[in-house]
Amino acid sequence: MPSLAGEEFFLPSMPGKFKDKSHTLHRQFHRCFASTSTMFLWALFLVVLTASYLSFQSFVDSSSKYLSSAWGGIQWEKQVRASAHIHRQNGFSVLVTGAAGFVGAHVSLALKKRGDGIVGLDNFNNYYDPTLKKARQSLLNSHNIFIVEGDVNDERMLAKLFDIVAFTHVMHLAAQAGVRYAMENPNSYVHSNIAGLVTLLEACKNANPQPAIVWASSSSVYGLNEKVPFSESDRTDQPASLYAATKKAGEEITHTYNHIYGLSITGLRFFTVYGPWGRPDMAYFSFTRNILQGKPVTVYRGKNRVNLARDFTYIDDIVKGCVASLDTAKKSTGSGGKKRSPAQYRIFNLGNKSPVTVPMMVGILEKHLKKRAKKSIVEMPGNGDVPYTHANISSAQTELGYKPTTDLQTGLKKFVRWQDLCLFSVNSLCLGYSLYLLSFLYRPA
Ligand SMILES: O=C(O)[C@H]1O[C@H](OP(=O)(O)OP(=O)(O)OC[C@H]2O[C@@H](n3ccc(=O)[nH]c3=O)[C@H](O)[C@@H]2O)[C@H](O)[C@@H](O)[C@H]1O
Repeated sequence: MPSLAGEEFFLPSMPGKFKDKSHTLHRQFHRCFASTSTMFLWALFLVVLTASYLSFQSFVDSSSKYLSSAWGGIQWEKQVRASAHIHRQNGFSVLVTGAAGFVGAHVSLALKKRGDGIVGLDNFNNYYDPTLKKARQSLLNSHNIFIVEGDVNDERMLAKLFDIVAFTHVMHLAAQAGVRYAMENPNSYVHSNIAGLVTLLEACKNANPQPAIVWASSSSVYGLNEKVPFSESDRTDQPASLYAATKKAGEEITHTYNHIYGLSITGLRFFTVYGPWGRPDMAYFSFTRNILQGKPVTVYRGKNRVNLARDFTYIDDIVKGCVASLDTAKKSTGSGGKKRSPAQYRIFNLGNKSPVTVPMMVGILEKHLKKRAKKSIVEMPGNGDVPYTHANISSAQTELGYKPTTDLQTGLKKFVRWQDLCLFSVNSLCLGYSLYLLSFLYRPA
């Protein structure tokens, strides 16, 4: 029996056919190195081998750097293209900035569902817990929407995106939100709402074709106005917060780009938008959390003990207004940095036409949560708040067919139901995983 390890195992069964070449090879090797010219050839071969190895290494290094950056690379471009793919006749390809944000996520889904191509953009900053933004991202991913991780101030990245996709529209929702936080971090408002806006407009102006732009302004531009309801033609020159001032500046800046470069612009003044997947920094959201945890809620009150009021607007109504704005937006008229003819410039209030006081909002939450709130009523601090907001929406009604249908009772009920699902999964699982799970369980209609 031949041993497996033994040399004989490898010998052919028919002697004579197999020639043991080891001696011959040995001889050839010696003969080869014995000649100087072949030695020179071997040396040359080794030098070439080493050089190719080194250049291959540097290629691998540089391409892995390229691939591991937040944007760029073949795979990234593929994802962008696939996400921008249009699935309906005469559909749009829309760049949605702030796509992992509250309004951005909802608008992206609505557009994708009807067959438009969407590319999201978000910097996932930590103004509030980015876990919620990541959960919204999972929700969008499950609908084949890719969110580019990047900042609107990154002009190279924006140029690259416009290079890859001929966007027909830009839905610009990325912003530093929050009225009171502006006193803590004023520069973040300048960074996102002014510098970021200009960088984005530059990219849109340079793009060929130029996209039509719809962007989020704010009800806060009405500032300390006393005339109600607020109409688009009312004065907007007395902002009460830096947030409001940067949104007002945005309206002036977009007007300039419309005037000089022919960009088609629609600015939407949102009125205190709320609903499922909302922003945890907003009062209705933080009050819900506090009521459930038995903690007090601080209710601000205006001068002469007057209750503050807001024209709370439900997210689904806002989404309809955004989509209608895209649908009615005319094309930009510029190219190569020059305007060919005047372009469309519009501003609309997107509100609910029916302000509700903050104590009434707390009352509705108490009813839906089946729990009393511990209210601490304090004078409104001078931190940028305005006493009330109330939208005149006749322009949006006429030109966009905008018609809000959800009152605060109904809207907060839907929010509380979503919050219940959140809490249920958070209590049973870890926060990140449960929000991720929630993105599959709770999908907006
Ligand atoms: O329409 C907008 O343009 C803005 O809407 C939203 O701002 P606001 O209307 O101020 O919403 P929000 O903070 O929920 O306070 C609601 C009410 O609760 C009162 N409020 C607030 C906090 C608190 O602790 N106590 C309190 O009484 C408070 O005084 C107010 O009366 C967006 O956040 C903002 O990004 C912007 O989009």
